[in-house]
Amino acid sequence: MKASIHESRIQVSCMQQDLFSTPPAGLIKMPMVDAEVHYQADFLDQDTANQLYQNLMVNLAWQQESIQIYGRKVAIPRLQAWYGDKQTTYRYSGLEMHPIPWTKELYSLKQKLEQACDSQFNSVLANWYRNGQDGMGWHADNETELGEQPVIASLTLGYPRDFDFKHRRSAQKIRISLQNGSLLVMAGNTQQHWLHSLPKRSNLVQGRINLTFRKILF
Ligand SMILES: O=C(O)CCC(=O)C(=O)O
Ligand SMILES: [Fe+2]
Repeated sequence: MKASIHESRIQVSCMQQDLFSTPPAGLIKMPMVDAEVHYQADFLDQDTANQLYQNLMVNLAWQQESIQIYGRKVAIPRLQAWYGDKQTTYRYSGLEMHPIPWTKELYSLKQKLEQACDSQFNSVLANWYRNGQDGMGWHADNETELGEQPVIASLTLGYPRDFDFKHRRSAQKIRISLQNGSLLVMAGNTQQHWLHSLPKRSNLVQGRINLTFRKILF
């Protein structure tokens, strides 16, 4: 009996602290096991989000990357651009992305998000899903250069899209419809226990831009 009380104490003291000791007003913690995910539908007002969407669509250096799948080069179904501090090279699926220096808009968003998330970011991956044919398959943002418990702040601009989580062990699924101007924050052990994806939507003609602010460790 004593031993088990002792054990549970140890467990509690080893449990990971939440990102926020007092969660900022507006951010709602999702009821997910083994994860720390917060969401705010109206982080940016609609006008600001619409203007940013138009601005970034025209002004970011969008590229369609290809990745190797079973030795074949396949174009990924979305456009991407990687911005950030000088040394923040990012590698995934055989791709190596070198950052473009911050634009004024992206830098001021980074500062706003650092304040909202009580975290530091040194880079942002921008994804442009031109329509429902574009999407992103199941993955976790668990590259070693992000560290064990990365804080990832993800902004949505443009037409809402479903965003799915799947628990690695139980296969439990959770869907969030990410709204124009919304903020999704993934922290703690989320990447260790859950995968996420942006499913394609066959008849959707509207576009969405997603900005995922990250901290690359060296
Ligand atoms: O578009 C999204 O919301 C997801 C993007 C994402 O998962 C990623 O860039 O790693
Ligand atoms: Fe991701």
